[in-house]
Amino acid sequence: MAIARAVSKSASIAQPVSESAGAKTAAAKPVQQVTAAEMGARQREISVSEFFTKNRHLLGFDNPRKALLTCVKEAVDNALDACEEAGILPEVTVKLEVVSPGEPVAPSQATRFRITVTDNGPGIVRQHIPRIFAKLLYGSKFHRMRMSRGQQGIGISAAGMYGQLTTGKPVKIISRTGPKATAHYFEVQIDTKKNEPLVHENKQIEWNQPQGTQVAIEVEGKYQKGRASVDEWLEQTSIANPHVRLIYSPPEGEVKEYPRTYHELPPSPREIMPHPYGIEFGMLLKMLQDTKGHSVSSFLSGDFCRVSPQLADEICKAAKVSPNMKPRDLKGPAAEILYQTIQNTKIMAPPTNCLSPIGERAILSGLYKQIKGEFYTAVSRPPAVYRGNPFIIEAGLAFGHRPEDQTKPKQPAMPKAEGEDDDRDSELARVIRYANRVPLLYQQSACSTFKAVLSTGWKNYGVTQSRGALPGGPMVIFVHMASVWVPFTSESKEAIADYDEIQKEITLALRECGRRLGLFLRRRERAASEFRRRNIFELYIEEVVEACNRLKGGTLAKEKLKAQLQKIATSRTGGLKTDEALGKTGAGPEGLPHSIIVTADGVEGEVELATQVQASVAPAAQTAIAAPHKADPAVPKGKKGKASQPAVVVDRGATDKKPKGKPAKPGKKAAPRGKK
Ligand SMILES: Nc1ncnc2c1ncn2[C@@H]1O[C@H](COP(=O)(O)OP(=O)(O)OP(=O)(O)O)[C@@H](O)[C@H]1O
Repeated sequence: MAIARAVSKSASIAQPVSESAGAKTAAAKPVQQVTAAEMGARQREISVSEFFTKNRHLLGFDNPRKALLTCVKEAVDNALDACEEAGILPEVTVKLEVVSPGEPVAPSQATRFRITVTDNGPGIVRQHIPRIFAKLLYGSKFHRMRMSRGQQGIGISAAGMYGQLTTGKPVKIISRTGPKATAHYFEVQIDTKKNEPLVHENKQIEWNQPQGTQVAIEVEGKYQKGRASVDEWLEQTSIANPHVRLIYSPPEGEVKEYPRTYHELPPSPREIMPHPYGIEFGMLLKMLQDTKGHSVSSFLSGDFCRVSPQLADEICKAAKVSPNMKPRDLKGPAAEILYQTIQNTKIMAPPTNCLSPIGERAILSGLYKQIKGEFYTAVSRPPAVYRGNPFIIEAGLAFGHRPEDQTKPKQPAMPKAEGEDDDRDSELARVIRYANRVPLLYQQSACSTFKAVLSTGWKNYGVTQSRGALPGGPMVIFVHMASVWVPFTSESKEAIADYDEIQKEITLALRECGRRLGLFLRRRERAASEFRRRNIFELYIEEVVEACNRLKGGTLAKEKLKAQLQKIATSRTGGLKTDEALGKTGAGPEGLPHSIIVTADGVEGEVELATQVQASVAPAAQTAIAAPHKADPAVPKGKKGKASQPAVVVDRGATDKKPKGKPAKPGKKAAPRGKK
């Protein structure tokens, strides 16, 4: 009975559909039922390549302009990682060429490009080449805890897959592992159904490079300069990687060279074990199953960093677990108690040698070279941990306009990246974001760094800010996260996820930058008004001296009185502090040491830093930034007090020729930029 009712109900539902289709015979047919067995027969495995072919936007290939950048980025990141790991100072060439089978087309109109990236790295062992370039999720970095640009094992093969999808062309690779080894040439494509490589060509060739790797990918793309372009990405890469020599051959115009300005590799980050803090329970269970340790105690001390055998025994005792128990036998509630005990035990912070931060001094000089401003500062936070992963946050700030730029007409606006605000962009601060020295140019508003900038109360530091908006004014805010594992919001590695620990560290770094900016602005404002007052006094001193002289019948020591009155005027208008705040003494303002002051006569203060920056700006790369990657010799290790805070101040209009305070060393005075 119930079945009959159900059938008649389904028929009545089917009726209007078939009627609207105009097929009366179809109305009589029962709705086709699919059985579980039939549904079961349709189930099949989806290979990772098939998945990402359909979802290529997840890997950063959602539009042709961005796809071009993603391909360059993946190849350059790999080149830099490989060189650094092998202890070689990187020399990377990036070539972008228009591919047009018929008539030549202008780069701005072209839709197809060949990207060729060549490095002087260690090369790749022949057997691994097909899988590195034509198998998703194959790489050397995923399973280790060590800071590197790449981490997922998907980047370069995804770029190759995008090329294959849009142009049908294979990835072409040349690799040589040393001067005595032969160079190998490969052409590979992905069998997307199996996520396995298809080798079309594999031969030995003559190659004029003693060692290294060259990758060439043909892709559908769009070349446009400006924000979020390949050009901007390479420029920003050179800020954070001053040890790299980067040669860029764009599809039009001259070859650009971003010279190496620091001739030592950044300290090589060490591989470490995970830190026990923040590790998830499920992860602990998996580690207990996979460990090579024979006892719980040796598992704890061997598979985690900062857990000594003694501490491991203490944890076991507190969790009431036998230290000699086999790790695989530890399950259920006992494992849960062990987990809680670990989280409640005081364990030393993770070592920092697994990280290679850029450093305050390098950030400072990078900003100074790239951005023409008045005030620069940089902060490196001490290491912290999220989910067992150590990380360091660094922030920097460049504020204001150069005195010489204030009268110049405005430059035409740069082309905008997707989703970028057109109208208000020029009035608001600009945020430049990095993860493990790689510039992040997309998905700004999804990024933890950007959210932290928005939630910082910039008004407290004398900068305008509307509710929920970026601070106003000519300001560039720099944020870098260095970590053994950067938690990106997606596989395209464009934005950092919003972990509380990370947000907190970014906010603290930004607040310190803001505090210093506020100090600078307040002092400058006060000093400027005192200076105006002093000028008014000085205007009348001459008159007063003459009047007094007349009263005394011309017998007065005029010069003496004039000097005395000038002394009074100076002391009543802030004295030396006014001069310092306006950058007229040659020393940085108090509380903001390590300063650079640009006057009409040259650069004073942190002359050494400014001179290095100026010397490194090759004519062909005026806009490139490279900074000495060196620990600040003036910053004692671990001491981040007021005296060690690096800041650069550029005076708006100081013309003092004889600095009264700490003078710049003779012969070290550098001409201001743009005056050379
Ligand atoms: N130019 C190169 N020189 C030496 N090894 C390379 C080079 N390019 C790639 N590799 C090797 O190939 C592996 C896979 O690279 P791929 O870009 O796919 O992933 P990844 O860099 O490990 O991580 P991600 O997906 O985050 O970029 C790397 O881990 C590295 O070992």
